[in-house]
Amino acid sequence: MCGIVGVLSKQPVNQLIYDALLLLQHRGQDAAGIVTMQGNKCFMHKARGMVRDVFRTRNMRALPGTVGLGQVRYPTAGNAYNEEEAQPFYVNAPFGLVLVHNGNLTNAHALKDELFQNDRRHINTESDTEVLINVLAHEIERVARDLPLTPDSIFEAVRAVQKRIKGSYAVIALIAGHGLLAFRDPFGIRPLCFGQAEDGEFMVASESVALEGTGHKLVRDVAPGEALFIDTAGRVHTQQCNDNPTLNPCMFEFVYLARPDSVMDGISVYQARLNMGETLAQRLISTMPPSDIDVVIPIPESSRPSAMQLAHRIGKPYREGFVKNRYVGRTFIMPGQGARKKSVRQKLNAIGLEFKGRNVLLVDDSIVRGTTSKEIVQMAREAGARKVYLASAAPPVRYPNVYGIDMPTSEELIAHNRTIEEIRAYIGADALIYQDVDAMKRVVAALRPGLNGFEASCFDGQYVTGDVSVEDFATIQAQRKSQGDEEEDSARSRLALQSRAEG
Ligand SMILES: O=P(O)(O)OC[C@H]1O[C@H](OP(=O)(O)OP(=O)(O)O)[C@H](O)[C@@H]1O
Ligand SMILES: NC(=O)CC[C@H](N)C(=O)O
Ligand SMILES: [Mg+2]
Repeated sequence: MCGIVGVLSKQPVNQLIYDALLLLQHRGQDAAGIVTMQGNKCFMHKARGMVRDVFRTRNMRALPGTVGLGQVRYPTAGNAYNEEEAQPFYVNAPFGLVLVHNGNLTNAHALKDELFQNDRRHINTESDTEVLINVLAHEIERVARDLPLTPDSIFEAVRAVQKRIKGSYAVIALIAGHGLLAFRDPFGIRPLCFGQAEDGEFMVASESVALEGTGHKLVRDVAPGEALFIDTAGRVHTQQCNDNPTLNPCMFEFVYLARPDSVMDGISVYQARLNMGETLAQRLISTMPPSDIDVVIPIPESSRPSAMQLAHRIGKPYREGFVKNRYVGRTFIMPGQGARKKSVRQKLNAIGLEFKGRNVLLVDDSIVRGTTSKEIVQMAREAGARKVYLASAAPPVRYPNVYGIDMPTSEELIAHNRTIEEIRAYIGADALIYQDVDAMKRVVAALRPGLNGFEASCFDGQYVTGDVSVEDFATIQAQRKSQGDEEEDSARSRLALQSRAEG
């Protein structure tokens, strides 16, 4: 998951895109970038780091224009430390294209060869987004050769792109001199919505919170397989570019990735989390007597709504036992296991009096690598808890994800090839209760009649696109593993420098 935004306005858009990126920061912490267009000229600034660090006043001043794009990156291909892979990406032909992408192409490696052999295009990074922009450029070139570029020809190009690329993608692009293009994969795995301000200013973004927080009213989600083109005069053109679109949004967005105040595909993320808490409570009641629990404590941040609802349902007090350092980012999306581990203790601190002599039920939204749970259970014990129980609002994460969440290998997942009892022992909890997969799907689907299902592969091992071959898995895993090792090395040397500076 990354956060993407695109704006077409009559006013300068640099500050607006910056503000929207701040609202999407939770979706990517490793790099940020903005591109604006004035006339046919592009202005771009992108670098590693969080939005606040990447854009200084001088960078903002150098982004003129009334149309633009932005992205915050959480890499799922390539490397967090490679600045060239930060987005947006730019190609100069045809017309001049810039593009931002949330998602992951499962056939990027094959396309890279195909682009070189057949389309005579060179890809210079390990980023699947660079592949994507080149496929789009090639298809626009093909449909518009010797002809003026019309909305219909753009949609024809998107149709062709959708036939070539596999995996998940929410995309926003600018075509110099023509307008803003957005499209979403035919399964609607990654989110994308759009809205307008009162003066007609148009915004497309990953989450509705980016629209609301910048004074735009959500119009609707981009439908799976649909493309949207807003020309420079502000006229909106839309077309379905896929023959078999179905809506299967990523379940992990509702579990963890998205902000709770967003509404995605008609589902309130907050309500989804409350519902997960409700069904987790039912599961808990059937597993252990709630009378053994003195207090329910969330593991901040994302588990709060589920923990609150669970506590309400079992009739136990809900207390804040951990304080979160708001200046440490989300640990799960940090590159490198060393950095993630160190950050849990930097990020969360226990309040002793909520734990002393009590049987506590800690609730997290999910347990992925087990980094957080293992540390937190130990911290609860150190704070004097008598018994430490742990409940996860999501089911065990047992399978790799290839659609935009960076967990490409099963080995890194704590629940892979382990029984619940083995996981409990590893984490060191006195009891461990997991959400049930079907119950979770049922209570979230209940919020959106007509939904085809969810992309929930990390929980159920079913890959909705149905076309990820054994070779694709192997290639993605090998590539991520080698990049992961590089990231681990860089993270380790950063930590070493940091400790040397501290001590
Ligand atoms: O089992 P793990 O590999 O540790 O991953 C799961 C944890 O990571 C996430 O928290 P994170 O700190 O990223 O963000 P949050 O503040 O939104 O909860 C998630 O909410 C879990 O707490
Ligand atoms: N998480 C994402 O959406 C990542 C986008 C793209 N695959 C990248 O690595 O930059
Ligand atoms: Mg968390």
